[in-house]
Amino acid sequence: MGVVFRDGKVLIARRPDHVHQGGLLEFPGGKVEAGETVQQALVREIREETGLRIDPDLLEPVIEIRHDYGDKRVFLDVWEASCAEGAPEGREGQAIQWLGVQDLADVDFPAANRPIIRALKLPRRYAITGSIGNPSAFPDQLRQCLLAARPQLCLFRAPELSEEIYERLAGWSLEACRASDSLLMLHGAPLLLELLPQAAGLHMPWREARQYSVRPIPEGQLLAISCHDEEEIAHAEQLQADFITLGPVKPTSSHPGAPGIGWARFQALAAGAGIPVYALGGLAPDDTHAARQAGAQGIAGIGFWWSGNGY
Ligand SMILES: Nc1nc2c([nH]c(=O)n2[C@H]2C[C@H](O)[C@@H](COP(=O)(O)OP(=O)(O)OP(=O)(O)O)O2)c(=O)[nH]1
Ligand SMILES: [Mg+2]
Repeated sequence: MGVVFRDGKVLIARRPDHVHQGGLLEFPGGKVEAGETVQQALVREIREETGLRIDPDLLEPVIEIRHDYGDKRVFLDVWEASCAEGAPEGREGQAIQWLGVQDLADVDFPAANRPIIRALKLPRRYAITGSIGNPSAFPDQLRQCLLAARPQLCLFRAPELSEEIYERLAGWSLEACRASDSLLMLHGAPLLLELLPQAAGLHMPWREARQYSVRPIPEGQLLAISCHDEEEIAHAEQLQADFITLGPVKPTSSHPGAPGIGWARFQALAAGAGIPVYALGGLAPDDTHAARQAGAQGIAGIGFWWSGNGY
C-alpha cells in the first residue's frame, strides 16, 4: 500500500461498505500480481484506483505489517511516495481526500493501520540526552542543544541521576521542550507519567518493560521500549508500544564493549517488528539513508545532537 504525499498531506480513500473492513479509511493499494515487483504493483494500483502517477524509483519503505483480523490475515507492505502527478479521483467509486498527517485518527482506519499512522507521525530522528555535566547547569545545556538541533522528539535519559533529581530536571526539561516545540519522552517507570502527565510519553528500558504484560500507560501518550532481540520486540508489540529503539547497530561509546548488530541483522529484526523502529548505536545523520533502507523509522541517539562539553 502506498502513502502518497503532496504538499504535506496524504492521500486517503474510503473503502467501499461491502468489502473487508468496509466503510473505513485506507491508504490506496492492492495485491501484487505475478511478475510484478512491489513497487510496480503499487504504481499500477494507485493509478487504477486514483489516476495519480507516481515514480517507482522514488518510493521509500515505511513499514511492513502482518495482522490477523480473525476472518482474514493481511500483509501490508507500506511505501511512501513524496510526490505524485495528476488530479486524484476515486476511479472505483470511492471517496478520496488529502489529510494532514496529524489529522489521521486510529479509529477511522482498520486496526492494522495503527503502526502506519504512528510511523507517519513520528520524525526521522529521536534525540536522546547524554551525559549531564552538572545538574544545576542542565537546563542551559538542554536549551542550547534544543536550539542548535531543533529535534522534534527527545528522550530525557539520565540513568545516573537519583529519582528525585531526575524528576526535578524532567519538569525543567518539559518546559524547555515546550518552548522549542519539541516533544519530550521520559525514561523509566509508568509512575513518572503520572507525576509529569504533560510529557509526550514514556520510554521504558527493557528491564522495566519486561515486568509488564499489558500496556502500562494510556493510549493518548506514546510508549517506547528499548529492544535488542526478537523476544524483546515481540514483548514490545504485546505491550502495544508505539515505537521501539533497536541496537546497538554500531559500537558506541555509551555502551563500551558491546559489538554492533550491523545493518543486516537490524533489517531482519525490524522487518518482523510491525511497529516503527529507530536504529540506535553509534549513528550519525549520514546514516539516516542506510537506516531507512534497512526499514528503520530513522535514527536515535545522543552523538548527533548532544554536546556535553563546556558544562
Ligand atoms: N488497501 C488497503 N488495505 C488495507 C489497509 N489497511 C488494512 O487493514 N487493509 C486490509 C484490508 C483488506 O483486507 C486488505 C486489502 O485487500 P483487499 O483485497 O480488500 O483489497 P485491495 O485493495 O488490496 O485489492 P485490490 O485493490 O487488488 O482489488 O488489507 C489500507 O490502509 N489500505
Ligand atoms: Mg485496493
